[in-house]
Formats: sequence, structure tokens, C-alpha cells
Amino acid sequence: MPSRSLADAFRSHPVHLHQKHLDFSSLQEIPDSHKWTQLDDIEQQHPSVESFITESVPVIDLLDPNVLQNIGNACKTWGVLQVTNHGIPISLLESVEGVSRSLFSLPVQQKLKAARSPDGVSGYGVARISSFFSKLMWSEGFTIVGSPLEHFRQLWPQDYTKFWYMFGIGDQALCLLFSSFSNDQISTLYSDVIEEHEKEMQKLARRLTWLMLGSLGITKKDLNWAGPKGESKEGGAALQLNSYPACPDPDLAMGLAAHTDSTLLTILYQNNTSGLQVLKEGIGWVTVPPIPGGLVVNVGDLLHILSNGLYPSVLHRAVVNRTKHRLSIAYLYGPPTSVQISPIQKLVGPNHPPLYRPITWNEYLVAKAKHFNKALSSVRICAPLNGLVDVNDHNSVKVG
Ligand SMILES: C=C1C[C@]23C[C@@]1(O)CC[C@H]2[C@@]12CCC[C@@](C)(C(=O)O1)[C@H]2[C@@H]3C(=O)O
Ligand SMILES: O=C(O)CCC(=O)C(=O)O
Ligand SMILES: [Fe+2]
Repeated sequence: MPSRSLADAFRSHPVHLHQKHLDFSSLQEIPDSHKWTQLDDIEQQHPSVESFITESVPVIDLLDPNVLQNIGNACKTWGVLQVTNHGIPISLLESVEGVSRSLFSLPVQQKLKAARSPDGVSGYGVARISSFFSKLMWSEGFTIVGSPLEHFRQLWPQDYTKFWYMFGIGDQALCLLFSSFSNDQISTLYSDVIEEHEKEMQKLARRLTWLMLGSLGITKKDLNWAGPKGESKEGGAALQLNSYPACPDPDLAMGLAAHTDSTLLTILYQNNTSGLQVLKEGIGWVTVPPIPGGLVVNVGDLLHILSNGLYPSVLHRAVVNRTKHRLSIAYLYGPPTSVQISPIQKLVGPNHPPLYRPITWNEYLVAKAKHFNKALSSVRICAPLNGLVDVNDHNSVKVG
């Protein structure tokens, strides 16, 4: 079989989204197409707990001598944590935020020039999971796999200077610097920022993966991700820029509906505006507050499979607010796309049968596109001994 990249994931399974693209900034009230009730997303029925609840997502200093144990506890009990001292320069995160702000400030018609195609991964559009809901989300996204240069050239073509100057990029220093460049140079500069970010995040994601697996007693020799000729293969990634405009009635809108990520792990940067919530069993929806310089790391479905369910992927969503435009940048990290992911042998035994069948990342993305939050149970081969269903399997979603 020819080796496929992440960009090919949906070639055999195109997703046609009825994309209704709003100019959010001009709206004084929410149109019916974007008004959610609890019935539109069954997960909304869990309570949203307020800040007086003492339980909060663990914050872990990556330089702490107990980092392995702390990460293990957080993955087991929360499926999500925040990390500090992670080594990613804040200036780099702010530059990506600047690129993102510049992109989402473009007029809708301009952004649609880089629209994601039904069988593609990269580009502008509504969240892929939108097809499972009858209501639209109060957000827009831009997905990047590989170089974004071609899409950036479509977004900021030669004759587009006027808009670029008008909206700026929300970062004064970059704005002044860029004002002496042509638009092609802007696309190149923006693309360089994304490339630098990818390099740094790839290193952090790899380090976090081994810390998470290390906390389960797994070492590199327990995992064979080598290619057919023994060559070692690197993980892949998608970068998702999310934009959640201020919303006239946030209680009726949904930024990004509850989902788990189809990744090993996801690293999320949120600008200083909260909105991310995670579902904690027995408690409800807990807000993950932005902490200065911190990054949120959540367990994805593929780590759930690898760990044979010991580290469950976490259900999360993004809510919106009345006054602030929120941006988030998600680095979705996965294994080499041709590698079969299955429960690690060392974690399997007579009392711990393998719970999932082997599956590649691309195959899993297709399963997610077909079954959404039931994708994990679609690859399940064995009922758990304790008789419980998968933690994320309790939701029923409207299909179509
Ligand atoms: C690799 C991927 C994971 C993702 C689908 C994608 O092909 C690129 C975008 C990712 C994202 C980001 C927002 C939430 C999400 C569920 C979605 O609709 O697109 C995730 C997908 C995922 O993790 O399944
Ligand atoms: O914006 C957020 O806080 C969440 C984004 C997210 O879950 C995603 O991109 O997968
Ligand atoms: Fe997510």
C-alpha cells in the first residue's frame, strides 16, 4: 500500500459540510441557525461548575523532579493538564496568534479563497464535526498540515494590501515590521512563523508523549514505530487555528461542541480569554483558565488506545463570551500515519485483554468522520471487565 500522509486522510471519505459563513462582527443577535438548545448537544446537559469548586485541572512544571508521577496522575484522573516551563518561547506563540488574528480579520469572501475542500485536511472552514449537528457553531477555523504558503498566497494576494493595512495583525511590533513588505513577503513571513512553531511544538509533543508513556513504565523499546526498512519514523501533526468572535448571547451559542481529539495528544494555546471546558466525571464541565505562559495538554483517542484505556481521552468543548474575541491554537499530534496503533503489549495481560483493534491514524480520522464521538467504541474489540462502557461513549448525537 502506498504510504499516505495526513493530508490524504479524507481522500476516500470526503466530508461535505453545508457551510454557512457568517460575518460574525456585524451581528447584533444570534440567527436561528446558530441557536443551540440542550437537545442540540446532549453533552450540554452536564452542569457547568463554577470556580468555587476546588477541583481544577493540574498545572505541572516540566522542570519539577516529580514530573513523571505528576503527569501520570493528571492523565489518569483528568486526561488533561497545563504545563509550564515547557520551553516554547512566548514570543513565538504570540506571533502565531498574530498570524491567526490577521487571517480571521479578512472578509469572509477572502477567507473562502482558501476554503478546505471536502476531501482535504488543510484550509479555512467550519469544524469537521459540524456535520453531526443541526446547528452551527460560533466559530471559524483554519487547519494547517504541511506548508500553508499556497493558502496564504490566496489569502493575501498582491492586490490585497488595503485590507491588510486596515486590519493590521493585532501585534504592534509585527505590524510595524511588516508594513514595509510586499504581500508575497507577508505570506512567506507568516508561513515561516508557522514553520518555526511546527518545529518547536514537534519537539515538545514528542517529549510529552514519552513522559506520558514513561509514566506507564513504557520505554522506546516497547514501541516499534519503525518503517519497513527499520528507519525510525516521526510523528505527524495538524495545526488548528480557532477563532471565537464575541457573541451577543453566549448562553445560546456553542463555540466548539463537545468532542475528544483524534490524536495522541493535543497542545493548546489560548490567548488570555477563557472558554475551554473539560468534562470531569462526577463533577461536570470545568473551565480550564488560561495561565500566563501555560499550555494545555490533553490526552487524545490514540493515546487512549495505546494505553489500553488507562489514560482516557478527555471530552472537551469551547464556550464563547459576550465581550471578547477568543483565539486558540491547537497542535494536534499523532503517530506516523502508516503505523498501526494498538494497546501496548506491556499493558496487556490475562486480566487486561487488549480493548482495541489496531488502526492507523488516517483510518481513525475516517472512523471519527463517520462515527464522531462513537469512533473509539467502533474500534473496540472487547468489553471492559468492569462492565463499564467507554468513558466518552455516553453521548448520542444527531447525525445528518
Ligand atoms: C488531524 C485532525 C484532527 C481534527 C481533524 C483533523 O484532520 C484536523 C482538524 C482537527 C479538528 C480540530 C477541531 C476539533 C476536531 C474534532 C475537528 O473537527 O477538527 C479536530 C479533529 C479531530 O481531532 O478529530
Ligand atoms: O478552543 C479551544 O479551547 C478548544 C479547541 C479544540 O478543542 C480543538 O481545536 O480541538
Ligand atoms: Fe479539541
